[in-house]
Amino acid sequence: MIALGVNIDHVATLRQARGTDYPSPIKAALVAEESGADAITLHLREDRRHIQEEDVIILRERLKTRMNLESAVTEEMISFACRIKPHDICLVPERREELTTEGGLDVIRHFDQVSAACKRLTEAGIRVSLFVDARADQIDAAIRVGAPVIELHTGHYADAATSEAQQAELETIRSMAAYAFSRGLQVNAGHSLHYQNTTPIAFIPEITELNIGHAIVARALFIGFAQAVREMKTLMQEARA
Ligand SMILES: CC(=O)[C@@H](O)[C@H](O)COP(=O)(O)O
Ligand SMILES: NCC(=O)COP(=O)(O)O
Repeated sequence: MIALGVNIDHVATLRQARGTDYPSPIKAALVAEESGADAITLHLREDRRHIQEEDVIILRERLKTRMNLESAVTEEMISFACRIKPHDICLVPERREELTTEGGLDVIRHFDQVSAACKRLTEAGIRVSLFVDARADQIDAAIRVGAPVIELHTGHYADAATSEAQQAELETIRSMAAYAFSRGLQVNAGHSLHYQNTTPIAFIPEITELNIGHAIVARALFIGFAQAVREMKTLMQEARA
């Protein structure tokens, strides 16, 4: 069984486009849970381009599965997370001008900052995941800072220019998932996964959970959110069958 974390960021993107109170990310999260989501992922960005603090506060009380809060490693976000106490937090890199996440967290370069954040969050009872590129040195650093979970960045795989390049990225993800799993980490994966590229990632036996959002929200425009979630969950389970 491989778990699906549904990222609801881009339901909030549509809401923020006009500053209305619809579509509701809260409603989307509850529908996703009813449709097979094992967790709800939401990224509280520093620029609040989509998810707002209020969304996190409300959902923390309403979710029946798990909240996986994504955030940058900043004092503001770590303090907020320690107050809200999501089940999981995934620490991600952020650049204000980025269109979306561009790569994994550089745990090596920001070792002391990430280590201190991991300690604070763990002491607050929150399970810490680090969003990293599929590289052994970053995985080793994640272990050294005490994170029990990593999320492998699948963006380079998803955005590969040729099928050969995509196959090479897939092999890297496969080998790094096995590397991390053999060293005691829970291995998740995500970013830019969709209905045509998820199966090979879901097939990797060491991967416990996929976090997928943009593609589900996009498909929901045509078939509804419940069906879009169900289809992705089914696709993932079939990959493991
Ligand atoms: C870390 C990651 O890949 C996503 O979970 C992240 O939320 C992407 O950022 P946007 O949702 O703002 O595109
Ligand atoms: N961490 C990846 C995630 O939560 C969803 O990313 P995407 O599917 O919106 O690209």
